[in-house]
Amino acid sequence: MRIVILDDYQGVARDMADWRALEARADIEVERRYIGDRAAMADRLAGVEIVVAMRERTVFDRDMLGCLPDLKLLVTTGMVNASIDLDAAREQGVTVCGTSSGGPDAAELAFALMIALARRIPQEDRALRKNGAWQTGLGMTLNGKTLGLLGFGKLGKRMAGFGAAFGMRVQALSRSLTDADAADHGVKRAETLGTLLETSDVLSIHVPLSRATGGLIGADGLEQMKPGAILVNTSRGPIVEENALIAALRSGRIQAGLDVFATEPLPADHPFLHLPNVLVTPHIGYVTEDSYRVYFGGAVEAIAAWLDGDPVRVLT
Ligand SMILES: NC(=O)C1=CN([C@@H]2O[C@H](COP(=O)(O)OP(=O)(O)OC[C@H]3O[C@@H](n4cnc5c(N)ncnc54)[C@H](OP(=O)(O)O)[C@@H]3O)[C@@H](O)[C@H]2O)C=CC1
Ligand SMILES: O=C(O)C(=O)CO
Repeated sequence: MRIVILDDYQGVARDMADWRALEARADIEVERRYIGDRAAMADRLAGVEIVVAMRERTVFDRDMLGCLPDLKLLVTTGMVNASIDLDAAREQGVTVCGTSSGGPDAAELAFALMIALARRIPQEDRALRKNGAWQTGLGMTLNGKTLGLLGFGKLGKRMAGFGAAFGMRVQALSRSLTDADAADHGVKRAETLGTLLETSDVLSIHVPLSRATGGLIGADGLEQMKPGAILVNTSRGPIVEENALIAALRSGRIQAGLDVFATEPLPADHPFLHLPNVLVTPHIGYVTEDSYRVYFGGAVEAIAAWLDGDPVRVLT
């Protein structure tokens, strides 16, 4: 039996959980490289029975699954993975199961991106290191400013708490959010996306990518944002039209903190990497020691249970 753990870029999976019980029953291989090429991925997984896949990094669609006739168990971290064709897996007899979620870490990152841009931390750090420049611009005080949340689920609510602690006025837009729910959470319900964009000093995106949210913020929406406003996207790149965002950033009207992109990993020559008013992180919203312990601990438990014929948490 062969187990391959994909996407362990930091090489930490083996330290994060107790794999000893599985070592006696299977060869455990760790893949630290990002394998973007589908043919290379199919080659890498040829003859492998169990794969641990980190979130949505690798696309296991019908074609890819068809290239992996030996695959029996696919364990993904968390309980949602839009990159796996669950019907195709079921038809092929592949069990797809998940682990507990790592927690609301992505809200901490979103808030960090906001603070860093508001207080010009990356700009001042770069200028100081480059030529010793001492104070190159003016930051924005967050106390008293308006934080707009697009999406008010687990992460949106967590952000609302952080915003309130910083003395920000918080408003949110979510399809099922009522005025009463909003008031219960100490936030104001925004009536429309337009209002949210026009009246927020910081807009943080916390909706999932779906048919309804792909391209939800385009050139017109970006134009509606306040001059100097900060856009934070830790959700999914395609929710904001990338070309429109690049144009808005080039114009200098807004700033952006981005953890997610239309293409990941971000290509080396991408315009975001050359714009001074953009702070980028490599999709690290959930990349913490604490989350990884939950993920890899859960993966070991799932594999052991499956090998023993016990129930596993199947993705539906
Ligand atoms: N960067 C990273 O590493 C991570 C990123 N994420 C991203 O963050 C996203 C949010 O996570 P989380 O808060 O846990 O998700 P939740 O499912 O808890 O919340 C999503 C919210 O979005 C709202 N929503 C969905 N569709 C729309 C729409 N069309 N218009 C307005 N609101 C909408 C939902 O409410 P309603 O149905 O009422 O509209 C809900 O309030 C995830 O989908 C994922 O993309 C998550 C974890 C880590
Ligand atoms: O959990 C998520 O949705 C993530 O973005 C982590 O990949």
